[in-house]
Amino acid sequence: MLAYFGPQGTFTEQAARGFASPQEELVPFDTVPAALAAARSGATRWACVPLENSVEGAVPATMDALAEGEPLVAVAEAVLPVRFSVLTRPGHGRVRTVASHPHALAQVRHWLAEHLPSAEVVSTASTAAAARAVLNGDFDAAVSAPVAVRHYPLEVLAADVADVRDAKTRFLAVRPPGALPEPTGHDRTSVVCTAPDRVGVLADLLAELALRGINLTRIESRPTKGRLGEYRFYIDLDGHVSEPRVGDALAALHRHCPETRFLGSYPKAEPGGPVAGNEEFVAAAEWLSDVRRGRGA
Ligand SMILES: O=C(O)C(=O)C[C@]1(C(=O)O)C=C[C@@H](O)C=C1
Repeated sequence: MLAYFGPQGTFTEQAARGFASPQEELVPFDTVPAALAAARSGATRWACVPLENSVEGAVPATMDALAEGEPLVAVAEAVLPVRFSVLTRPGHGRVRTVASHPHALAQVRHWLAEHLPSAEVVSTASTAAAARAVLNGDFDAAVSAPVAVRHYPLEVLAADVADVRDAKTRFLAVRPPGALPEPTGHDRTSVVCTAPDRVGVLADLLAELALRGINLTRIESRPTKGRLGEYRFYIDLDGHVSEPRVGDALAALHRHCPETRFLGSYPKAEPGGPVAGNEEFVAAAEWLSDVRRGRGA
């Protein structure tokens, strides 16, 4: 069973279908923490959640829930193009209220200003929750994933709606720690480091990656919520933890930030970017091992 951020008809459900085998059951949860809790408790084998959008940035609920509680490790990622349908009840009158997930609303701000300028804009827990609420008569229109009309008998007022044409959202499939996915040569590794309050700690973390030739693909900070001024750094980098250079770098990050959590090494959904050669790191590790065993110099 695969838990996902639902209800039925979210973009996350689409991503989940890509992860699951055809016979696997998909189980919707109304919030990201609830979907992750199902995977943590073993109620489902894994969970699919949204992580970041190319227009609106990180999904804070996912970032916080991955950094706290029992550890979960990503085993796969998916990147989906994001364009919306605006859905209404058949035979609707004037659209006075329009609802959706805050990330979706942020991606159609200009469209709404142009086409529904007097409608009140309301946030809901997800794009599909908005569609469900429109069906129940709570709001007049929902900004939803195009697949939502398969689940809710609504009318498409406008299709292919997006202020930014090539917007994309990245999703993760996570499960409790276990055997890691095999390296593919096009992998990403994610960690979250809680930074101790000292001069230069962030520079130290970045230097550990740079001096090993590791490509940083994302860094974001979120407050720990414990104390004002205390942050976690979420770091995505190219490579797999089984590679000597990446393993070395993660150990170094852990030395700087003892509160470092491994969030997974998994194949990249869109391979690209510089490919690091590992040969010299493998050769150096073998040489060192020989020296230590008295078999080389
Ligand atoms: O509400 C949904 O349909 C989701 O899957 C969540 C989500 C998000 O959190 O960014 C996913 C993709 C879109 O960017 C809008 C909403």
